[in-house]
Amino acid sequence: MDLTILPQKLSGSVTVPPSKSLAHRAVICAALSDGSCKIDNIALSDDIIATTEAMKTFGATIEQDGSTLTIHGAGRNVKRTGDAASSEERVIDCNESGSTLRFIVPIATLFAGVSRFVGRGNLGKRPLTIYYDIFEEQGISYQATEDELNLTVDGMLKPGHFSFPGNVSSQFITGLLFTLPLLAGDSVITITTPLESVGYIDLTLQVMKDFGVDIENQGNQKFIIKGNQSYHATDYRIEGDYSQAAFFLCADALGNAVQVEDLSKDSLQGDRAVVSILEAMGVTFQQVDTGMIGTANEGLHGTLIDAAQCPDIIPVVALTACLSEGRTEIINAGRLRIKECDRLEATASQLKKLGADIQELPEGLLINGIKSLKGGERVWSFKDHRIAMMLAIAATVCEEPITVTDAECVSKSYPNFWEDYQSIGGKIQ
Ligand SMILES: O=C(O)C1=C[C@@H](OP(=O)(O)O)[C@@H](O)[C@H](O)C1
Ligand SMILES: C=C(OP(=O)(O)O)C(=O)O
Repeated sequence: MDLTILPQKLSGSVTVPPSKSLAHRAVICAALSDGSCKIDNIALSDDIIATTEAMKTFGATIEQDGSTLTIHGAGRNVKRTGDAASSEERVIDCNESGSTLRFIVPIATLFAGVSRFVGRGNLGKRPLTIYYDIFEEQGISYQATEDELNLTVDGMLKPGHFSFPGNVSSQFITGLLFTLPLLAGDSVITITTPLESVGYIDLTLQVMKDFGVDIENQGNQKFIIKGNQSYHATDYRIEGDYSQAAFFLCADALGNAVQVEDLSKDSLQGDRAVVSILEAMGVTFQQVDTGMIGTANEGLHGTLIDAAQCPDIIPVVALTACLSEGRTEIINAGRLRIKECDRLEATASQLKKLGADIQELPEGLLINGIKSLKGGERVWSFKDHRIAMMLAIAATVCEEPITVTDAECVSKSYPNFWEDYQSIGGKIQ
């Protein structure tokens, strides 16, 4: 789908969708419990559908009533020890969701049978070697193909000592944290280099605790995990998503007038960093009930931005920097190259097309602010939801209309994005 977007300012209020990261976690914990849980404020984006469908293959049942899911967990089917051998094969379609894949690969070893993971887009190219190394060490058999995801895993994870670097993806740690407490013995995870995306580990531990599973976190370097624990059925409401709020908070900073609703002040979401980044660029925020609105009276100015803990908000923060006076350097952003696309290349190449002064670095971006973007071009989302949404916000600060190609990819995380965009005055031809 190609969308031509006119250079029109946005004005109004947007309630952001529920946090995708928290939704994955709550669905997984509920589906691993032994009872019934109501998960409220769910949005069935492509990624969350991948996770709900995956958890059904283990025996969880899930009923939907509007934005509430009732999940009857499959905890009774979990094998804590011994042999889970069975010739039965389940197919888990992760679509393009890295979270679904990395969270559920270890979980699958808790259930009898062989698990085959398939997916699309860039998913087959995103790293999994941390798991392959563990499988080899533990004698778990697996088969993987290159490029296109087609991974079979046959065997049970055993408790023990796991050790790997903290800068490939925090999603491996989350996957193991979900799984290890259910095994019959205790485990330890040691992270051998500084942990990036710490906020996502905080979210994992928070949701697990809400479902009655405790882990000791020793300074994000060591995780001490008692075995023989169980997920307790509980009801859970998913809070609003800061990574999606980032698009509208940045839009607001760029001269649109958008109030963003359903943002928890005490959220552990790492992408809440968008607020402090924009403050450092000259925005003052005002809290209005559950919402937030910003003003940048003195104009925006460039700054140094560390992407290590908040990779997902970088494309739209980079756009904001393109229109902020002076120089911005985005550092520690190497991991953006192994997301749905190479987000450093996509951000730099498409914003450059629109007239920005932006340069790609091996692990970051270098930006010199200019007054406005020319636009008048066809730009490509790279089939990546966060690039498509960033370009939609860019259209509001362009002089000429732009056409965004492959714009439907927003459904990965925010199926109603284009409706919400138009509801606050975005003009799509
Ligand atoms: O755990 C999560 O929910 C996520 C972790 C992050 O990945 P990395 O840890 O690979 O950076 C983030 O980019 C992704 O969108 C969601
Ligand atoms: C990278 C993302 O998700 P995932 O890793 O789950 O595919 C994202 O939502 O930007």
